[in-house]
This record gives sequence, C-alpha cells and structure tokens, in this order.
Amino acid sequence: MIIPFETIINGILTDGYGVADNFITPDEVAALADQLHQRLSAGKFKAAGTGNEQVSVENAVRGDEIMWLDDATATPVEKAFLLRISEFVSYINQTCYLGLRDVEFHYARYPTGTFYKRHLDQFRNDSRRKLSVICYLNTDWQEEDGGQLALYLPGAVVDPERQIIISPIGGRLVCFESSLLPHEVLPAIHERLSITGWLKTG
Ligand SMILES: O=C(O)CCC(=O)C(=O)O
Ligand SMILES: [Fe+2]
Repeated sequence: MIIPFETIINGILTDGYGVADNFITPDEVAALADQLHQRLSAGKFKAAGTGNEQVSVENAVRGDEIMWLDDATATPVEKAFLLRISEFVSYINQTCYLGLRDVEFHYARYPTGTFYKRHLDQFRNDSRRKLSVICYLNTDWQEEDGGQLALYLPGAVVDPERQIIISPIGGRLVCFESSLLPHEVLPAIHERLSITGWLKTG
C-alpha cells in the first residue's frame, strides 16, 4: 500500500498534484458504488452547497448530491475505505510533517448533465482543509462519459496557466493542496460517483 501513497506525495511535491491508480481495488470500487446507491435509495443524499451560503441549491455552480461519511454509522466497506485514508494520513505525517489531525469525507454523485464550476476548496468556513482528496467509484468509465476533473496549474512569469485533465476512473485517487489549485468538474454525460474529502490540520 505504500506505493500509491508515495506516488501521490511525489506528485504533489513535484507537480502540485498527485494521482495514483488502484488506491482501492476494483472489488472495493464496486462495493462502495453499490453502498452509495443503497444510501441514495434510502434518501440519505442532499444537494451540495457551495460553502458560504447555507445549503441553498447552487445548481449554477455545482449539481452534485452528497452524503457525509461518519465512523459511527459506516458499514464495513466504508470503514475499510476510511482506514486506508488514515494509513495515508499517517504516511503523510511521517514523510511531510504537515501536522494532519482530522479528516472529513463525503460520497458525491453527479447526475447526468451536472458539473462543478471552477473553484478552490479552502472554503471561507474552514481554513483547516490542507489537502483535497478524491477517489473515483466509476467502474468501466469511458471518455464519452465526461465528468473529467480539470486542474489549473499556475503558470510562471511568461507561461500561461496550464489545464490538466484527469479521467474519473474507478480506484483512482487524486490529491492536491486545497488552498492552491483551482479546479472544476466538467459536465458528466453519465452518472459520476466518487468519495471526496479533506485532510485537515488541528
Ligand atoms: O470530483 C472531483 O473530481 C472534484 C470534486 C470537487 O472539486 C469538490 O467536491 O470540491
Ligand atoms: Fe473541489
């Protein structure tokens, strides 16, 4: 398990973002996607807000629905995911001294036609968000399914900003500094599933 952790950290240190495939196994992707749909059918999802206004449904900015994960009510497959994240946090704290103390994660479901416009994750209401983490739960994702993540890397003096496009392939994990990288979710042509979260300082 150390290899994807190392890949992600090296990516953040050298490029400003890290990506690793197979952060979770195809079986775990399928089990989490299934669990997400069960939670959805049970009415546990809510339209996501944008952080400063209270959860008014901001369809013009983002169209996803979310459900926060919580240790107390997590099922075994959700617990296994959160455990993998806590191993990742321990690894980061041993190698990068970021002083991460807390995590928060939610499922996200983008129905067909939805997106999340360009934004930064360090919301006005939580400056403790240090690293943003997204793990995709889309089995058999195809290019025509849309919903790619676009990251905007700052340019140097003469270079323009660079756009990096990341496909939301099941099992893939993306991580970047919450306050630094503007990003957006391009329109999903097919339902798009993920678990998104933040690694936070104390
Ligand atoms: O799902 C993604 O690729 C990014 C989601 C995102 O930017 C967010 O929830 O803040
Ligand atoms: Fe974001």
